[in-house]
Formats: sequence, structure tokens, C-alpha cells
Amino acid sequence: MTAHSIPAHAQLTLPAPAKLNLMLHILGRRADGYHELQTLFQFLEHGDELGFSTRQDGVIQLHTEISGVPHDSNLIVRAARQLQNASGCSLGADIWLEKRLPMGGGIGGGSSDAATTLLGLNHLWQLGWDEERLATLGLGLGADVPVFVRGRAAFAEGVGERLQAVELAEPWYLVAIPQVSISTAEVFADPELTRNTPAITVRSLPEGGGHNDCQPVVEKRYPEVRNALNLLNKFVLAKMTGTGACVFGSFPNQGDADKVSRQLPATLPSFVARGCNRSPVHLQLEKLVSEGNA
Ligand SMILES: C[C@@](CO)(OP(=O)(O)O)[C@H](O)COP(=O)(O)OP(=O)(O)OC[C@H]1O[C@@H](n2ccc(N)nc2=O)[C@H](O)[C@@H]1O
Ligand SMILES: Nc1ncnc2c1ncn2[C@@H]1O[C@H](COP(=O)(O)OP(=O)(O)O)[C@@H](O)[C@H]1O
Repeated sequence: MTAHSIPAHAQLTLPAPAKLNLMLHILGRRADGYHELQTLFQFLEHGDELGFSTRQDGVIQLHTEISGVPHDSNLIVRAARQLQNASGCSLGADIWLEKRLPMGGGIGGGSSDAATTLLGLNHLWQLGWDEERLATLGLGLGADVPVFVRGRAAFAEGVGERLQAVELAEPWYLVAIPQVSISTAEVFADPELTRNTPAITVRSLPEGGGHNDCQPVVEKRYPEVRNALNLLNKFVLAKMTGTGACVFGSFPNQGDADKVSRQLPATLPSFVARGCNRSPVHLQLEKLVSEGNA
């Protein structure tokens, strides 16, 4: 079934899943001001959805407005134009977006939209770019774009560009969405941020899966996030993802996660989704390719 913002005549409809940072350690600061991280990414079976159709006139037109994000700044449009320029493709695209993920929530909606655009247009325009090339292009749009392009749960280092695929348990997650938007830049600029966590290896992940160095800074600045963590911690070990605002806990099955979700106050929206090691967008593209070859 096609989501309602996406017309039935769209040639290709693909998911743009959310991600969680199951841990996020900050190891240091580079000369250019960016922070060296170690983080563990896993995807969720929940996200935005994008529709694409080829245009012959070369125009890139996103038909869905996101409030506060001008058309030309939208990561979808920027990703499409960069791929068009870098590949020398003369085709354009009509694009529609079903936006479900909260913005500035640390669950990667914008980066995932950009990655799905790169993967979708590579397919539709028949460019034949491999994931390595798409991920390199994606890194220029945001540090989290490469992991979405690669589509495998990963231990990431550097600013998120050095990826090592990992096989993790795939529990159900309850993700609560405090009603604040947090600026990543502001969190990284905080003088109280811990910036010297010792490096670990993926094999020596601490008991409990590691922590998030951004969490204390965000908890201090945003009572909404602190309250959400306190509420969720009554039921399960709760952590923040990325630079916030979303917080999450894991459960062995959907029923247990739903039960806790129903006990959260109406002021704290939430959703329940399965964690997955393969991105839903890759599974769908593989299906399309195998059907095409059948
Ligand atoms: C830290 C993560 C973990 O997933 O946070 P979330 O954005 O998902 O919450 C991401 O890697 C975020 O990546 P991304 O979202 O691309 O960051 P940007 O918008 O480029 O960063 C905004 C600003 O934050 C600072 N910044 C960002 C990433 C980083 N590794 N070190 C930094 O110091 C820089 O000042 C940068 O200008
Ligand atoms: N397609 C898009 N979806 C979401 N945000 C976008 C998009 N294009 C540009 N942005 C901008 O990127 C910012 C961060 O986006 P998002 O990925 O939702 O947050 P986070 O990185 O915290 O997970 C937004 O606040 C918005 O200004």
C-alpha cells in the first residue's frame, strides 16, 4: 500500500528507516572542531517513506513541504542534485515524502531520507554506482548518511564514516519522543561534554552495551529529556540516542514494549518498532532487483 502523501503513480516507493545509537562514546576533538566518536548503529522497522518518478527535463522537485526546511535545503533535494551533478545524469525526479520521524530527534530522519534518495535515484536512473561511491557522496551531506547507504548495523568510528558491520540481537524498542528539538552543534559545543572516553573495540563492548556521552549534557539542558528518561527507567534501562531528544529501551517482544508505551503520559509520544541489522530499504531494493531478474 502506498502512503497517502505519495501518489499511486510514483514509479518507486522506498522506506527511509530510523536509526538508534545504542551507545555513543566521544574520544576526542579533531583539529577541525569535529568530535571523534565510537557509536553503534542499528536500524528500526519504522521510518519515513519516499516516492520517486523520473523526469526527462532534469528538474528535481520535492512535492512535500517540511515546515522550517526550505525546498532547496531539504536533504532529499540536496542529495538528488549532488548525485545528478556527480554522475552527469541528465534526468530529473519528482519526489514525494511521507514524514513520520520527528526532526532533530537523534533518530536520523534527515540522513535516512538523503540515503534513500541516493539509493532510489541510483536505481531509477540506472547509474550503477556501488554503495562505496554513494556512501562517500553521502558523507558530504551528513555524518550519518553513510551507514544508511550501507544498510548494515555497524560499529562506527571517526565522525561515523569508518564502519564495521555487526550482527546484534534484534529486540523490540520503545522510543519516546520528548517534545523538544535539539541542535547537534549546541551539544558538541558544551564545555561540560565528556570528550576523553577511552577507545574500545567492538569485541570489548562493556556490559549493558556502553553509554552515551551526550546524555548528561542534554539531561542538564533539557528537563523534557530528563523526565522522559526517568519515566522510562521505571520499566527498563533507558538511554538517549545520538544527541537526543529521543530516548529508548529494549524489550524481548512487542507486547512488553506496547504495555509500557501505554503507561507513558500523553505528553510523551512514543512508538514501538523492531530493531533490524539490515536496513528495510536494502531489503526492498533487493526484492525489486530479484523480481526484475525473474
Ligand atoms: C552525533 C550524531 C550520532 O548519530 O548525532 P545525531 O545527529 O544523530 O543526533 C551524528 O553523527 C551527528 O551527525 P550530523 O547530524 O551529520 O552532524 P552535523 O549536523 O553535521 O553536526 C552539526 C555540528 O555538530 C558538531 N559535530 C558533529 C558531529 C561530530 N562528530 N562532531 C561535532 O563536533 C559540529 O560542530 C557540527 O558542525
Ligand atoms: N528531509 C529532511 N528530514 C528531516 N530533517 C531535514 C530534512 N532535510 C533537512 N533537514 C534538517 O536537518 C535537521 C536534522 O534532521 P534529523 O535527521 O531529523 O535529526 P537528527 O539528526 O537529530 O536525527 C532538521 O532539523 C532539519 O532542519
